[in-house]
Amino acid sequence: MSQSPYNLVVLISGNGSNLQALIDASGTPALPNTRITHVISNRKAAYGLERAAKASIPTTYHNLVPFKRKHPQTEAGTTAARTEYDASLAALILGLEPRPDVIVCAGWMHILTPDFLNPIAAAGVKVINLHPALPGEFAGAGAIERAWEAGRSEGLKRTGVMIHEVIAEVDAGEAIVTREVELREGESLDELETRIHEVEHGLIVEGTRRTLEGIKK
Ligand SMILES: Nc1nc2c(c(=O)[nH]1)N[C@@H](CN(C=O)c1ccc(C(=O)N[C@@H](CCC(=O)O)C(=O)O)cc1)CN2
Ligand SMILES: NCC(=O)N[C@@H]1O[C@H](COP(=O)([O-])[O-])[C@@H](O)[C@H]1O
Repeated sequence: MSQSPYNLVVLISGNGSNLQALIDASGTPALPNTRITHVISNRKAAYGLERAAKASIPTTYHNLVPFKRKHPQTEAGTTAARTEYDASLAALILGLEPRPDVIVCAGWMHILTPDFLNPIAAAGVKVINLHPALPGEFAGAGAIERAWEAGRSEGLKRTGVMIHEVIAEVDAGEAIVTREVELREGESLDELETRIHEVEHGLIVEGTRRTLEGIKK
């Protein structure tokens, strides 16, 4: 009897080239017995939503604005809005049928709070993230440019890419797989970004496969 498929939910915010790598790999030996059951973006204009639609994958635009409108534009109000947004995102995902085995952050440019992470963990769903840096380096947004700058100004010889477990502390979760990328003297930022994106597209598939291999269906 064939094993039931692994189900992925992918979170995006932009172009979706890493989502496309997962779409292309799903069901192949690179990512066997796996399907993407839903794609969620926090940005309406994310081209990744079109990529998902072309692949007949259901999509949701999870908009922060309605949550912000319910609260004053103060620090406390912003925190309350993000708390409700994250709890709503968790409820959305846990209400999906089939429920995902793994949530993959593929260029998801929103820091996930415990209001998302806790209910997802309680439901036994893993969350992993693609980050264009090595463990302990350049956490947060803009990692590629910061590594490029460090290559120019500090003589940094290499950066890299990792797939890691998502915890409350940003980009600090246990690494699942890493790949070093050399920094080349005189290379432009665009050229480095192109080389890093090529590494990302392979690593996000490998990191997702390794994560699924650890899950008993
Ligand atoms: N709790 C966690 N949330 C997220 C993680 C994580 O490891 N733990 N990884 C990120 C992805 N990411 C880097 O890999 C990242 C994305 C965005 C930001 C950030 O500063 N976002 C700002 C808003 C930026 C914007 O909207 O343009 C913010 O959320 O305030 C940092 C790191 C996914 N989330
Ligand atoms: N901190 C996370 C982060 O910076 N992720 C970056 O978002 C891009 C998404 O590209 P995509 O939308 O084409 O997949 C990725 O290239 C990755 O470097």
